[in-house]
Amino acid sequence: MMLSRDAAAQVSRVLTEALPYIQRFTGKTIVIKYGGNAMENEELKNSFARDVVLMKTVGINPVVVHGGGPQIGDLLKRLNIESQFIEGMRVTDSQTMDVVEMVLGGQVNKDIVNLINQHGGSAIGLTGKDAGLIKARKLKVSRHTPGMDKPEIIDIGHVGEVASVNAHLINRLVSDDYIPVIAPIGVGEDGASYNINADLVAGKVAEALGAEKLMLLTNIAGLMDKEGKVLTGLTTAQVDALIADGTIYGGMLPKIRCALDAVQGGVGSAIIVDGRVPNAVLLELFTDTGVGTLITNQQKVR
Ligand SMILES: Nc1ncnc2c1ncn2[C@@H]1O[C@H](COP(=O)(O)OP(=O)(O)O)[C@@H](O)[C@H]1O
Ligand SMILES: CC(=O)N[C@@H](CCC(=O)OP(=O)(O)O)C(=O)O
Repeated sequence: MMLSRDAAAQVSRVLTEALPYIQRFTGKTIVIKYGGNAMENEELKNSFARDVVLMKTVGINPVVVHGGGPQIGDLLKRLNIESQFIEGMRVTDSQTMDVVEMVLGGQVNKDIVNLINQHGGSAIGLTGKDAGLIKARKLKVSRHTPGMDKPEIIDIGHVGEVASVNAHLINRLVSDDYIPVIAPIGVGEDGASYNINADLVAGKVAEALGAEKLMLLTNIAGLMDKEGKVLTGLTTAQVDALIADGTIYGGMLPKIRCALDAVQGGVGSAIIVDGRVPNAVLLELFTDTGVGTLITNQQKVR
């Protein structure tokens, strides 16, 4: 079926208006950390998938890294396995690791792949184990306890950090017009599985690809101060102060740290995006105001 004359004229008007913005990102890679509400609510899921497919169709290259903390939590609960977080990271024993791998690599990854493909894209799902995509090493977490002069090193089990990313594999898939969808599971030298915070994986993938943007979709308006005002254009020193005084805590810690690392590692900009807003990805790409907290190496304020 073809478009009506009116519809075609409307498409032409919109595309003409959008063209300079589209051209700004044509051929560029945008890494999107997909998680939170945008992954659970049907309307937001569909608007996310449409945005990603539209980006790819106009020549922008999305690479998706997904979370799935709540989905892991649900299954652990059904299995009566206790779960605890330290510094925003899930303490992961062997039993928990099995669940993490099943939920992220099986259920969540394939749901997203299917969602994008149902909207006309060609998504391909991978975990860090596929072709050694994400090599990992054990993460050492240090915690400052009041009254102790030295930070203590805490063992939180099979939790990893990214040692390397096989950018060649992702670039091959992207140039063949696939949309890579990556689950945040890493593989150690010895073949062991590691549970890695999805924000950290997204940051390292963005760095390895020299991405133009890193978008971290979440369930909150952005990075906020103690009064709930959304902050943007922060310097590294300001962020450090906000961590020290407890304004940034929990799940926001890995998010902010990886955003800072990414821009220092050459990514154009990192944005904490309000994933509760429909079409958040396109709004962030094509509007001046965006939908969250922008972090750049030049500390530009928008
Ligand atoms: N300064 C802050 N501004 C906004 N959110 C913060 C801040 N400090 C901590 N948080 C918490 O971090 C959460 C986001 O992290 P998380 O729940 O892990 O997100 P996601 O699941 O999207 O990765 C927010 O919902 C909020 O509870
Ligand atoms: C080590 C660690 O905490 N890993 C995370 C991996 C998933 C994730 O990061 O999901 P969200 O982005 O939805 O939080 C976890 O086990 O929950």
